[in-house]
Amino acid sequence: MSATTTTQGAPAASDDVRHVVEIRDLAVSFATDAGAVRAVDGVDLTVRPGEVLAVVGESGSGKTVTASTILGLLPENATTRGAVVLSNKAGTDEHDIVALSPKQLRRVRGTDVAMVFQEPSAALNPVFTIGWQITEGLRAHGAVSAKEGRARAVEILARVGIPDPEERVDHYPHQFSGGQKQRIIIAMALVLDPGLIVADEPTTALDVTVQAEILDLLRRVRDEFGTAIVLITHNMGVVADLADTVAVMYQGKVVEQAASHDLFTDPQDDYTKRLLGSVPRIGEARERTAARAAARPDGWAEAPPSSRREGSRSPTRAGSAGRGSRPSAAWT
Ligand SMILES: Nc1ncnc2c1ncn2[C@@H]1O[C@H](COP(=O)(O)OP(=O)(O)OP(=O)(O)O)[C@@H](O)[C@H]1O
Repeated sequence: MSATTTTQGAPAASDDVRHVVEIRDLAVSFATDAGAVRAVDGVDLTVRPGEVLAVVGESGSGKTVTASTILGLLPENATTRGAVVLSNKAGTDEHDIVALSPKQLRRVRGTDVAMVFQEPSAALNPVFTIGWQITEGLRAHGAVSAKEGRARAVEILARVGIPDPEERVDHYPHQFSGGQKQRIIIAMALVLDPGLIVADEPTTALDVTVQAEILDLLRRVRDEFGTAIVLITHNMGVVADLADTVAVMYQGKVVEQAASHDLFTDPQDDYTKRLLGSVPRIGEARERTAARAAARPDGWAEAPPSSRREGSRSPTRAGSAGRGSRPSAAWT
């Protein structure tokens, strides 16, 4: 596997470009009973203000561990090397997360960087109103009166698309749908106006239609709040939809970081090519089926594997073939 490839158009690490986060030669290993597990191995990554960086790669490649490092959320059995330099939104202050004490980390979390988790129900406390939970960050980071906190919670709920926020602010998590809960989690992340949000598979637990709404909301967060987003995902459709740049991880390393368009049209690294090659495309499925049908005298083609039922041998008519297969990550 080659070293990190930075395709033309991708942000290159340089002193004259401001970054909300700059990860330099990050290595993370875990002490386990079976020995040391090297999860991240010499990662360099940069995110500019207002940029959406998608981190992709197979399971276990180190995406979540890298993201957790940005928030200083690694467990006690972790050993870290390298630097994770996080700037505040104004660009007037920066910290190396790896070198901060737990107390300093608590101060940076929320104000400079916040997290959106995969499972919104697990991230909300069922016994507190959502207004209370949204203003928790405000209370932890400075003196705001109850009245100011409530007003801020109502405002932020309206901005993330919760209807009747004046009334809903006093409701409990179980009174909201899954998609609304994820909006509330995003409101919690935004309440202190951080420069960076780390979102780990933020739409995976949601219905497909709701996923699209949450992606729209994240796009608005970037555009209206100017917040940069590190988005961890397995879904290349989400990447194509939202990401400005993409980092591809493989066995604890970033093998390629490129502008999203460049990565899809001209991937440089072999693993990236294999990853993109595994994504089904509607057009390609139709072309393959049509080619198979053309090769047969009776004009029938076998259904593509994704639409073939276990044990079914019935052929699919050329032209309608592929309609039954719904590639979840069709990005063309
Ligand atoms: N607390 C831990 N102790 C030991 N090993 C760990 C710990 N956390 C993560 N790992 C290991 O680190 C490696 C990277 O894990 P990580 O969760 O970052 O992968 P990932 O790319 O996010 O995978 P997925 O897409 O499945 O979430 C894996 O081998 C994992 O088993």
